[in-house]
Amino acid sequence: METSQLSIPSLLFTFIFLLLLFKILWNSRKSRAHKLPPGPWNLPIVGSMHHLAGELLHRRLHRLAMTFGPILRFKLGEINFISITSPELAREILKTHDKIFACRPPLMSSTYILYNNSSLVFSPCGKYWSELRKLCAMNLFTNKRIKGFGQIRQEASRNLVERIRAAEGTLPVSMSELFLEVAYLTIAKAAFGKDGSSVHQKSFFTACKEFFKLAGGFHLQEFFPSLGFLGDFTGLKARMKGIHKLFDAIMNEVIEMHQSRTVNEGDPDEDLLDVMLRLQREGALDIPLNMDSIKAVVLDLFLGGTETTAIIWEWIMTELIRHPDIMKKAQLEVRNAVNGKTIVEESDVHTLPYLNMIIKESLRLHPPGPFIVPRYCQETCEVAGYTIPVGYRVIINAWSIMRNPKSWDEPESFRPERFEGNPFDIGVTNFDFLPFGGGRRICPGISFGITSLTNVLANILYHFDWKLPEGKKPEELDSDEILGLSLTRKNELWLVGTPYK
Ligand code: HEM
Repeated sequence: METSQLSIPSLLFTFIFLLLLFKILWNSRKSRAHKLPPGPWNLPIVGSMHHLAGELLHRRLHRLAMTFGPILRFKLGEINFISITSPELAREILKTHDKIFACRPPLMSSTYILYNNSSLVFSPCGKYWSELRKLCAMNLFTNKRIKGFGQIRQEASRNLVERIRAAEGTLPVSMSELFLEVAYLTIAKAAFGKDGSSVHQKSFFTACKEFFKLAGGFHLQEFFPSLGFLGDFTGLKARMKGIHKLFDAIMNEVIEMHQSRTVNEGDPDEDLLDVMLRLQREGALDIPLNMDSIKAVVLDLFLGGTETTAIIWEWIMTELIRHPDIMKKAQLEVRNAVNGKTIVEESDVHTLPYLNMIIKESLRLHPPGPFIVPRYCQETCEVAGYTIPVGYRVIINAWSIMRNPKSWDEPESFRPERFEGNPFDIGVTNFDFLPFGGGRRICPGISFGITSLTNVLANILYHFDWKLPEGKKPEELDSDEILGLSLTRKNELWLVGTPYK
């Protein structure tokens, strides 16, 4: 009778518990030797999880910083984290010690979906990563190429305008859904070309959405890497491998299509996949660019450029609805620039300073990546008089930094005019304004993203007057957030667009 009470699962549980307890005691013995940053107290096994529950992580860490200061330490399961919430310390991490903190921590999604950490976003820094950065800077995101994608942006905007027009100025449309589709199609056409982007378009788009969900979700197994079997038990690993398989099969088809046609360097229909396949043939990089690397970089484009852009459009429209005077001013600027034409051309939207300020202010208040992308400490080092041991993950809370009252007047207000005179230039490393991160891992897609953002916004502001669905007042529009891979609106944004003129 007694032996039946000690079942195999309870023995296994006791064994795991003791194993983790031993590891915790061992690690805490070691950590006493360093002056570690302050932080909330930890429970065995779960670490600081109880301090972080009940509020979105960027907000909770922002508040904890008021107690512990701008550098604080916390623990989730087996993983140690450092949170940074001041521009001065962001400079230390992203500039002074840039090399030490330029690595990304290994994540399950990156291992199982992104070709065993072969993507640019998640590859550890080193020769492989720096060659991929070169590939971006010199081949994929040159000014000439981004300008060359003007046709794709125009088509995407035109399509969007038609979809909104179809609602005849009366029916509400889900801007959240439309924006995600536009962002996806822009990347798909730039990456795969017109024909390639239509191969299994729906499945690829669905897989991307599933990927955003999986990569951004809070998965307990990520915090207990020594218990790798958890991923098998919960089915998470299988889901990730399933998406990888789907992506891989579709990309194989698209690659085959590309290999069976001849496109020369500089041809107007040369897409980003063509460029990479050409560089592979020419052996132009200092690393062998194998097919897995190419596919992983293609996924980088979707991962880095789809959800981020769509979210910012959503937040911009949210803020403009809540601030009708700012909306009017932006529409006046666009309508003057377009000057009665039936379509908005890229050349019309180059100089829209007020719209540019609106984009910056929205990126400040609603950065799609509130923590930029986590970094990994490669070598024990000193920051602000504290030791950051090797292996700690560093998250820079850009959301909190861009609300720092020392840098920003009335930080919670939406005031595009604060950017008048351009004191915070996008892309220039400025540690008060970090929507695109900083240092050597700063976002390589800034120009691509900003040109898409501007084109679509100019079009929808030009062609429509905007309001909330019947009976809802601007001040009733919520700004509730949800934190996944990016910081999105919790509720879909439904708007009514009445055609202008
Ligand atoms: C509004 C749009 C965008 C925002 C707010 C944004 C933001 C960011 C941030 C915060 C990072 C992390 C930087 C760091 O660790 O310091 C990043 C990295 C990256 N972004 Fe973007 N991004 C945007 C658009 C794009 C686009 C359009 C692409 C490509 C088509 C792209 C591709 C990437 C890639 C490949 C990385 C990884 C760079 C590396 O690890 O070396 N992003 N982005």
